[in-house]
Amino acid sequence: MTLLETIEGPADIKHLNAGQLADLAGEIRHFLIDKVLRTGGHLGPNLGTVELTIALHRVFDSPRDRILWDTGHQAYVHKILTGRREGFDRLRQKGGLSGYPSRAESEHDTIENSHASTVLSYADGLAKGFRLRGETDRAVVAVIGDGALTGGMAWEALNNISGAPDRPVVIVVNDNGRSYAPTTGGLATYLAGLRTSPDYERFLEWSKHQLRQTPKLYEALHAVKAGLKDMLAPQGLFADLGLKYLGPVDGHDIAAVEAALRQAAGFGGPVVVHCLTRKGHGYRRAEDDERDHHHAVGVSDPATGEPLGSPGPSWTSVFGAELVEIGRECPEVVAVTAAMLQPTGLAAYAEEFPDRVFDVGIAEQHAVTSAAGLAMAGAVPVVAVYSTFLNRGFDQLLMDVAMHSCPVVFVLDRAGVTGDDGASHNGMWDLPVLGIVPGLRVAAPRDGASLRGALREAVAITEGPSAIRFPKGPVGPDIPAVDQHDGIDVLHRSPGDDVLLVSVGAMAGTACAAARRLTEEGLGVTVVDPAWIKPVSPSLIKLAEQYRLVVTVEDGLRVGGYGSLLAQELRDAGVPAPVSGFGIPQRFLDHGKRADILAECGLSPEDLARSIRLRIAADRAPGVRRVEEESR
Ligand SMILES: Cc1ncc(C[n+]2csc(CCOP(=O)(O)OP(=O)(O)O)c2C)c(N)n1
Ligand SMILES: CC(=O)[C@@H](O)[C@H](O)COP(=O)(O)O
Ligand SMILES: [Mg+2]
Repeated sequence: MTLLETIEGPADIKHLNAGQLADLAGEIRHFLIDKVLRTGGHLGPNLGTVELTIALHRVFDSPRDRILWDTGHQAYVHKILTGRREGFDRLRQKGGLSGYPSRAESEHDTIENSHASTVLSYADGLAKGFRLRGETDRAVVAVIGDGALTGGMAWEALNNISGAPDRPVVIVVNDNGRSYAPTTGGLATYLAGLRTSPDYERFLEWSKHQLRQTPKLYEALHAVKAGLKDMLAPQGLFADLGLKYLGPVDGHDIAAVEAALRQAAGFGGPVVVHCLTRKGHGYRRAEDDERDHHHAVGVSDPATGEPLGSPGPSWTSVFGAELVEIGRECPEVVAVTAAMLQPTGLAAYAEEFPDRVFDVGIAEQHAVTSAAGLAMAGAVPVVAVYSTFLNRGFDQLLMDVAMHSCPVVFVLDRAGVTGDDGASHNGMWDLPVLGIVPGLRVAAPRDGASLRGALREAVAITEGPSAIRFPKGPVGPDIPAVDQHDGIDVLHRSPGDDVLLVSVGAMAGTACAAARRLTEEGLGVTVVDPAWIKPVSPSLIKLAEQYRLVVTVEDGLRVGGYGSLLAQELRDAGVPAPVSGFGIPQRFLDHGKRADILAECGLSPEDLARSIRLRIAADRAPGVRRVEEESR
């Protein structure tokens, strides 16, 4: 039996000696590489938190003490040490272990939201709550990455935490110098300065080497070192805020991290423990991966680490390639990313136009409003962001971009169900959110060709903002129109006026498959793809007059989605046809594969056809009068 197999909870590691801890760290690292390569997941970030997490669970008493993880993608070791080792064979799979903390899984977990930069706010709130309950012996420990620390929320929280010098919060900065790519901005430079002060670095090495034999003395001098650091590597930023600063500490040295955490735990006020870690540490392929140190890997060969199966061009790659072509033709086009240059497809653009790409850090609010500023200066900004993360910049979209009619183009990748990363990563909120923004035009391309076309149209819009949304994964083959009706692509047509099926974006394949089923049953179905779904085209409204039932299908929230928008427009235009909207139900969706989740939401071709069939039958049943018919 391996040492790891004896660990069922944090209590099992508190008595281990230094040699056993080193063995345990090695076994965990081997376990992560083997398991995560098979399932896919955040291998690099978790290889970077092995020793840090062991130290955290030796110093603090979870779950009474709360250990909180920002974003949560780096909490696999936390899960392993809190009794969930067995679940890793089904990591991020339906019914299996979530890739993020999950309260349903464990009392040791708190934050399930995978949106970055929230942890310090949770910590501030928990510390206040424990204080109010008189539970001042409960530690609140927040682990935040250097990337997440570039998010505005983190500084809102730091302002509050530092405003209460007698309310303890242990802030562990997990500093590996990267988000996906190297962290950007002045803060990153500042942290790098703390990391790389040559005098301090030499002293750190000397003190660690000389004093390791006498840990007690090491711990004592560790405190002295903090003073020495002010001289050698002043870390005024945190200290000036009233935050005690401990570090930088080698985040892969369990004893060093423990010493710093114990000192922090006894401080009695807010304290920063600055840990230096390496993303991908201990796995050569990840260490050598300059792109993102295996931030997130797909299913790979555990023996070689090679990704298995390349599903062909992705929506992201089609966008990225077309933007480069546009950039060559239009020098005004610039791109903005919130620390996700590669994942949003902007790497090629940055390669060719380094001065026309801005990585603002994990700061979507700033990304949006700075894009408004760029537009006001005559640029054509393309803000590339995952759909779910645009939630962060809604007020900026509404008030800074749309209200000023700035021609900003929002390219929303991962729109609709994404699946693997759980409830907070699905891009299912954008259509209801975008639907209420005055003057914002929205496109939902059905394939690569229409994505390229929509992007070209969007960058040419001068009177206001636009958004283009598409899902995660392979783009698949183009879906040709079989006809055009007044500028609207017709994708399927069978004789009769039973159903006008309006397909949104990538649901075109599903809509056509459902239409073929219904046609075989003798129903007259026409499938159309409006491409630009907002504002609703007058041609579509006129076309709807010819049908008994209008159906919409979208990979987005049903409530407030495109179906609601079209129904409203048809009512306003006096079109009597009832509208049946099919989309994602209003609930937080558990993790799983995109196709499976869409099917669970009733959005498979079979289920869509069945639902439409039932609706038609209900409308035709004798004695069943539709409200709309009475009003005819
Ligand atoms: C609001 C928000 N924007 C973007 C992301 C995508 N994202 C996930 S992890 C990550 C990088 C996080 O960097 P850091 O906090 O340093 O953690 P590390 O991966 O280095 O451990 C990003 C940008 C996110 N989760 N939340
Ligand atoms: C936590 C994190 O990194 C997320 O942004 C997520 O992993 C993105 O995953 P995909 O890029 O595979 O959609
Ligand atoms: Mg980082």
